[in-house]
Amino acid sequence: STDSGEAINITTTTINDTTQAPTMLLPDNLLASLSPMLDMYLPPAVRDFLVSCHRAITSWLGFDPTILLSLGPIVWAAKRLWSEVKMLLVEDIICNWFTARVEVGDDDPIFIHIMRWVAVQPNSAKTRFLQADTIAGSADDHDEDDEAGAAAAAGAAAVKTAITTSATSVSTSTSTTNNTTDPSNTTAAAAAKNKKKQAPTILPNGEACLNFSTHKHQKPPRFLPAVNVPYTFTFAGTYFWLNRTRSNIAHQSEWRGLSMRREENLVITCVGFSAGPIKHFIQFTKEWNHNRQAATTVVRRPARPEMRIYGGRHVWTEVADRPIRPMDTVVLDEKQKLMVLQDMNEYLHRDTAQWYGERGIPLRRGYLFHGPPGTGKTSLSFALAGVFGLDIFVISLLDQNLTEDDLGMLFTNLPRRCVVLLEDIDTAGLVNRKDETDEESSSSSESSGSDAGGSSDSDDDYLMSEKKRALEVIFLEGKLARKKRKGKGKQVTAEQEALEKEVAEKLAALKEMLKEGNDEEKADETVTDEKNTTPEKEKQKPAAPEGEEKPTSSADDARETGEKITKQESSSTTDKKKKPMTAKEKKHKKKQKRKRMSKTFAATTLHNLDLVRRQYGRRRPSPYDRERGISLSGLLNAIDGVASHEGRVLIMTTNKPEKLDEALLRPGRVDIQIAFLNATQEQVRELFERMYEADVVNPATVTFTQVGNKVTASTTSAATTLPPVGHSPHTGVASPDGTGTGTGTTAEKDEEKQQQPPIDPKIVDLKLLDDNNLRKSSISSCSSDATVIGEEDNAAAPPLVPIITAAAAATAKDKGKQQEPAEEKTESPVPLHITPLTRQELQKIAREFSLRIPASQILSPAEIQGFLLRRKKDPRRALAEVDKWVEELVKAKESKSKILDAKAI
Ligand SMILES: Nc1ncnc2c1ncn2[C@@H]1O[C@H](COP(=O)(O)OP(=O)(O)OP(=O)(O)O)[C@@H](O)[C@H]1O
Repeated sequence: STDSGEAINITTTTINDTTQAPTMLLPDNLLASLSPMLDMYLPPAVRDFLVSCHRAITSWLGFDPTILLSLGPIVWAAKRLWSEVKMLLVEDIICNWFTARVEVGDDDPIFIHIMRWVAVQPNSAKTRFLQADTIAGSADDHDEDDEAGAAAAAGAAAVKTAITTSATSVSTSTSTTNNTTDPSNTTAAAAAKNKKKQAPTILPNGEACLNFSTHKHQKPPRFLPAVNVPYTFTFAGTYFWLNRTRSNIAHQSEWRGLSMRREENLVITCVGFSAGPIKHFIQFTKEWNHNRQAATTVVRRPARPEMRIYGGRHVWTEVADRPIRPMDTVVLDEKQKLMVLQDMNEYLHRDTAQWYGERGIPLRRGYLFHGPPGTGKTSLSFALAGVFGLDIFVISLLDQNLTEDDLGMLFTNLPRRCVVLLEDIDTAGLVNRKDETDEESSSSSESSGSDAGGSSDSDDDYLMSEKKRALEVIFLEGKLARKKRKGKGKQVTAEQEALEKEVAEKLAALKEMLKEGNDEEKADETVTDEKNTTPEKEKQKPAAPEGEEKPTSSADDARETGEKITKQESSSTTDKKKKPMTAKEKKHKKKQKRKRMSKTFAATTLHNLDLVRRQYGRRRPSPYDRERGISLSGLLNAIDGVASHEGRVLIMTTNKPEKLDEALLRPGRVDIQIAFLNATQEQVRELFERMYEADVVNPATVTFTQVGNKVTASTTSAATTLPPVGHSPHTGVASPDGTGTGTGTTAEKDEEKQQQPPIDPKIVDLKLLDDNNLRKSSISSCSSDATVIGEEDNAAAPPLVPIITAAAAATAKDKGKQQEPAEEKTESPVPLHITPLTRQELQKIAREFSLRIPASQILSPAEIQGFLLRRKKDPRRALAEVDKWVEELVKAKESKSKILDAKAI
């Protein structure tokens, strides 16, 4: 207390010392109030020092600085006032009166379009508040692959020099790159360690395996505007604000109850009285996105069940963005292809909708593609979507999660024009619900004691019918309880009464059904008891004469019923065993079996209905409990019901057309049927040519340059100067000389000639190598710019066919006559390993290959494609190995085996 008294005195002194300043009153109070604290926590020396500092500052400033602390609340209040005024002025008056705004929900593609566009804007990088987003890549993302490929190639280049020979073993070699950075640098050390990890695996032919382990790290994320932070940008001279907002929306669904969904919105604002600039911007982003995706077909599938409940755009989800499949890559009868193309073109025409409308015909078109697996049904569907630039919506009726309600919802949420691909329409368990109900009722009537035998004797169905009835009762009870709760205090409505009556009736019926089952069971038991006692009586009868066949146990019955057969029983069944069972006996036996199975359930249900209620009544039966699977009527309703979408192209595919219901095939549902068959020899030839046509080079444009001990083969993008292979009206006709001039004009031909490189003395003109030589020669790569390294380097490459040499070819040029290449190998120091494929040769090989495929059309195009893909760089090898493969495949098919000899694959 003494200390505090001192403090007060000191403070008073201070005030006295500064009596000139009128503002001293405030500090007086302040310091006076602080002084007990100062006394408590600070030693007197420090306190004195602080007080003298305060005095000095006050006299220097001319006012006490602690006054500012008192000003704080005033400033805060002023700021609040200003923010209110600003909100009123800026947001309510200026924003509402002088700006235009457009909102976009995240369920709209525009949302994605805008986000994608914003992400690539240079000023996005400068913005301080952003959201980082990892970009999901697709297999068709070529630039990514190129990067990875380049990285691997670089790695390969590094290791290639380190490869000694080991032609047969696959070895993993560590990169020889020296790490020259300071080893103490941990980042560099980690990088070095990584490099070690990424060392590519080298194949016997010297090729390095690609390695994508660091791929995802190389790809930078994209940066999007952060949530609730305004993002500004200028577009076409207009200043825009973009505000991204997020909220949680509650959703009540019939079977899932209350759920929350996160929803995002974009609010685009610009200054002005019109939303025109925003509309223009949105249109621009839409086109911008379209241009990026111009060469792709967007594939959509039904969204996850938990998303589908939100309806609208949430029922479909984009699953892929595939490069367009060119129509001429689908090998099919040209007439059929043309027919579908023309029909679809006419259907999708703008005037067609009006034409249909005027006649009151629903605008729908359906196609059925049927045929064995792997014959091109899906491929043609995708190609058609590509030709017409439509998105493709794929539904597989095998999807276990798909209900009829979902199917209806999917069909009503389609865009105006699209292709809907309904796959496997035969295998989707198209159960006719009516039949199912009939079966059920017959089964239940049978179970309730009637003698009328049902067509279905499935024990599961029998149990299900009881379970279903119990569930139905529980469901109705719940409904009734809810109704009562709602109408509490009010009069009982007629609806409630009816419901009550229905519940009582259904419950009684169920109880009756289960009771009857139990009674019958008991009756059966009594009969069995009687039977059991019969032998006792029989015992008293005189024994059977000797020599008569002794009764044996009825093993069959015992096995089937699972019951213990007593000795007595066995003797009573001796006669039964001798003569076959009558139909009535069989039926009785089945009934007994069913009753045994239902016994547990019946007992539980009858005596512990409350237990069942608790077990099944916790949630209402979901549509999945009741409506799993698609019935025929459900499918028909979806594809052409009243609410079904008009304008779509429906393509249905099946492997078993004979299983389809006639109702599904009637015109209006299926307008054109296309049969897909296994590959004919002509189709095989076409498939072969398509597979390798990109590797074809024009001999006139291939040059081989020798630098020291190294020969380089290069072309001037010959593949592009040649017309595509094929004889269809779409693909043009290749000229017989293989130079592709068949479809070109004279001017084009002249231009082509001019593009040919000048002849170098060391250049080998491949025109001089005749077809026979080319066929015999080796081909390890047909790339447009391949490097041929010395013999040593290529020792690892499998020598498939004899090698020709550049020197031999050059000699041939000089002499103007054909050479036998195989013998020339020893004469030349520079082997030529790459022999490009000419169109002429490709056509010859393709023809030869197709003739080796059985004409009986037992192989599908997918099988042929699979075989060729495994030899995609080597058409000559494909030809050499085809016989063995066909032999194995035919053998496997005949024996219905699915396993092929590994060597033949
Ligand atoms: N007629 C064909 N023309 C070109 N390629 C084909 C043809 N048939 C099959 N293919 C090739 O075989 C593969 C499988 O073809 P696709 O999926 O179109 O067959 P599908 O008839 O739809 O088979 P599934 O009935 O099993 O669905 C594809 O990679 C495709 O390129």
